[in-house]
Amino acid sequence: MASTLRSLIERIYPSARGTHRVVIGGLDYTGKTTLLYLLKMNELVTTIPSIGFNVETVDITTSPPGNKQLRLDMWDVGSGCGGPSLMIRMLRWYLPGAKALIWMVDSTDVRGEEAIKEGLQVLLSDVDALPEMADRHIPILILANKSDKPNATSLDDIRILFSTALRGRLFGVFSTSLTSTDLKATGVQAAFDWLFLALEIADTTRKSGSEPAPTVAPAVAVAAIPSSVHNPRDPSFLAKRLGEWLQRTETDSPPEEFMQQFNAFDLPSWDHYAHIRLAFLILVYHGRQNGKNIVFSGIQSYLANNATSQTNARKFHFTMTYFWIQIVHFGIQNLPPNILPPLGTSVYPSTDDFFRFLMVNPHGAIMSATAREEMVLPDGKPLPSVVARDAVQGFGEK
Ligand SMILES: Nc1nc2c(ncn2[C@@H]2O[C@H](COP(=O)(O)OP(=O)(O)OP(=O)(O)O)[C@@H](O)[C@H]2O)c(=O)[nH]1
Ligand SMILES: [Mg+2]
Repeated sequence: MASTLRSLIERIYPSARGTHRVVIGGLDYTGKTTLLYLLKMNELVTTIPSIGFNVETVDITTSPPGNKQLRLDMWDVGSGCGGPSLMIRMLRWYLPGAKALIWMVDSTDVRGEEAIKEGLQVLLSDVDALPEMADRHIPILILANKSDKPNATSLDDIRILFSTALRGRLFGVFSTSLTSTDLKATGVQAAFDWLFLALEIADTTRKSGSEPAPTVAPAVAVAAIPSSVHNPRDPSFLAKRLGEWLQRTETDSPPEEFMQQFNAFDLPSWDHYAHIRLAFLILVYHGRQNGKNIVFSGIQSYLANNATSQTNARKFHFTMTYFWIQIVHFGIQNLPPNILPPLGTSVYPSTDDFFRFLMVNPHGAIMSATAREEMVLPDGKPLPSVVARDAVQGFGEK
């Protein structure tokens, strides 16, 4: 039944080339139709509860300097006041074939969201299983709407509400207030800047990838610790790791040689330490904007050409690589000025100070509560939040 309806919908409303089909779901009265017509007509329309669906093609321009055009076929799915289970059933018809899901939340009334989370999870794993989704997740943009209201739940609490259910998925949570036609002021612009990036990432991301397996050099003591006692979130584990990395910087090859080994696909090891050092050297040497592209292409070449199976035939994982770049970039940004190497000056820096800073500054910027929150984003919160904060600004320069 669902698939017949779906193909009928697709026949009647085919998406034009270059247009992404996006579904807007969410509980009743959350602002789905208001959002659709704000984007379509740049007006705040008076709505009535939607029965069935509204569909419009909307053009959105991303923020400068990117100014990219995004054309979306947006499906506002109404459940006719039918409640959470009907909304999930409706989405089952519309979501397959969609490039993204926008989930609207009424920030002043999040009780219903608890009830729907499980249904959403099941729905999304069904969507994941579709052949056209074989190697990617659908991006999910959560809009914490009506943030203008005094009793609105905080954005962080809404993020926490969804983070477990959507763990491992490409999702972003943004606060919106559809009370003016200025998209920037409503928060809609930032959210769609993220969506643009997420659609790009979804095109290149593989579901099955994971971070590179540590192939730790024998001299490193961590290899002797049984894996069952590793808890990467445990501060003592992290401190121990950093200590070992710092020791390695003392005996490791100078940066130029390290980079030559990388370019010859023959590093002494291919582990977390090597990744951090690599990202650090490249981001400092080339600056972040060019550096990130060089890290991407360099790692892909390394994986393709490393002859000693050091990489365990791992596939390139765009999102995870982006994550590493962001973490290292965050570390560089927080280096005290007296040890911050000159950026983008085509000089490879020493990594010692970077690791030493991570090591000896446990209560400073990188290990502060804020930083730690940022550092655990990929587990506790989804990666796109990290991407959005920093990368969206510059994506026009890609
Ligand atoms: N204060 C405030 N009101 C909003 C906001 N967004 C939407 N509304 C109002 O919320 C009400 C419901 O908005 P709709 O767009 O009809 O919501 P919907 O999700 O389409 O509702 P259904 O079609 O019934 O599922 C309307 O009165 C809107 O004017 C917002 O950000 N702030
Ligand atoms: Mg509606």
